[in-house]
This record gives sequence, C-alpha cells and structure tokens, in this order.
Amino acid sequence: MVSIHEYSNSNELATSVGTFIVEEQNKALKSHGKFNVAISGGSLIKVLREALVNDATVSSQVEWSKWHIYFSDERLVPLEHEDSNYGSFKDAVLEELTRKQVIGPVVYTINESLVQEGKSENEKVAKEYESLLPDEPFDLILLGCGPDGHTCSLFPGEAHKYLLEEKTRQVMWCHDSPKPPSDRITITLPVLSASKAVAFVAEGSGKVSILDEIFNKQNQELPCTIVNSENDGKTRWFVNSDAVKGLGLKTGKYST
Ligand SMILES: O=C(O)[C@H](O)[C@@H](O)[C@H](O)[C@H](O)COP(=O)(O)O
Repeated sequence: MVSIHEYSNSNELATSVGTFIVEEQNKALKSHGKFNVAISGGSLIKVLREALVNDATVSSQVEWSKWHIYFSDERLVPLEHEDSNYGSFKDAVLEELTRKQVIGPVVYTINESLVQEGKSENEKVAKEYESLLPDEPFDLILLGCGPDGHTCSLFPGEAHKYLLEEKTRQVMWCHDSPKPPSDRITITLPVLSASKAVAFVAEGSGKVSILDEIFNKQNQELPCTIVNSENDGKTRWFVNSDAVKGLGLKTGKYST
C-alpha cells in the first residue's frame, strides 16, 4: 500500500520529510556506506532547504559527505540559469553548506557544455547523465507531482508516451515539455521501480484535483499513478491538508 502522510502545517511536513530522509540515509549507510539519492525540481527544493538545512534536529543528523545526489529530471539549460534544478538546489542548500563549512555531497550535474551546443545534443546529454548513475539501485528518489499528473519529466498524453514506454534506457530526453523549459532529461520508470524507496511531496490546494485522479479515480494514464502502482509498498506521499481537502483519503503521520 502507498502511505499518505498529511500535515496541516508546512514546517511540520518538512520536518517529517527530513526525518524520513535521515532514516533512509541511515539504512543506506549501514548497508553500503553511502547514500544515493535523486531529487526533483520545483517546490520540493524549498522543502529540502527547510528540512535539511533550517531544521536543527534533522540537519544535525544529515551526513552530507556520504551523500551522492542526482537529479531525477533536469532542465537543459546552463547550470547557473534560473530554471536549472541543480542551480535551484545550489542556491537553496549547497551554498548554505559552503557557508557553514560543511563537507558537502557529491552532486552529479548534466554536461553543461553539451547543453550550450543546443537541442541536437539532447540525446548525448541523456546518455552521459545515464553513465553517471549509480550501478546499484537508488536508495531514495524524491519526487514532485505536477498539476497534470507528471512526475520527473515523465508527462501524460500520447505525445510523451515514448517516455513512459521506455524499458531499456535509464535516462531519456524530451524537447517538447508541456512545462517550460521545453528541453529536459528524465530518469525512466525502470529506475523508479528499482529504487529502494520513493517519496512524493505535494502541497497546496492546486493539487486537489490531480490527487483525486491519482488516488480516488486511480487514473492509470497518469505518470504519478503508474509510479504508485509499480512501487506499491515502498512509496510514500507527504502532503499538506490543503492538497487533499475533501478527498476522503486515509492518511496518517510518518513515524520511524
Ligand atoms: O523539474 C521539474 O519541473 C520537476 O522535477 C517536476 O517533475 C516537478 O517536481 C513537478 O512539476 C512538481 O512541481 P511543483 O512541486 O513545483 O508543483
């Protein structure tokens, strides 16, 4: 069963996400001495800042030097561009670690020089990024949920079916993303299915109707529903009360 953890307050939600991440970190360190985690862009990054940097209890337990951080999807723009997921994560978290003189994680970015060469290099960017992925399954993949039910840069609809149907490649690319910017890379469903744990974070009243589609109507055309179905038992959703208002879902707090 997919667990849904609901919080009325955003700080409480962030603390809970942070506690969960530390728990997964500790399991990974015990089993293989490092923590391989993939993160998404969008509002998740603000939650990560709150959870892993601002929250004193959680941040004191994060062993950053043992983290290997990848991006579950990345926008194909220069790393300093305001749309770059790496850039947002750097501004929100990495710079703060530098300021505090914390030994930081290893962070795997796209090859920026290929991005500058333009769309013709998208496939190469994806292939190179795939070659950086860990040999073993991810310990944790952290996801967001778009208002159309996309996650990573796996979008619903005919035009993007090829992304969902990919069975061999671990990283795919697209040049017509419905959410700007248009050119992106994304990990694929087999990578999500292999991951030891998967967690979504979704906040705000703007998510109610898509969460209704995902959880109540179980719309199997939606990437988020597919991830839930393929990863049943190891998937958690951290939501705030506004995002699930009136949906009648069975929710409970996360506990270790
Ligand atoms: O790079 C991206 O755009 C993301 O990885 C994307 O999949 C995001 O997680 C969702 O669109 C949810 O975004 P919000 O949490 O901001 O709604």
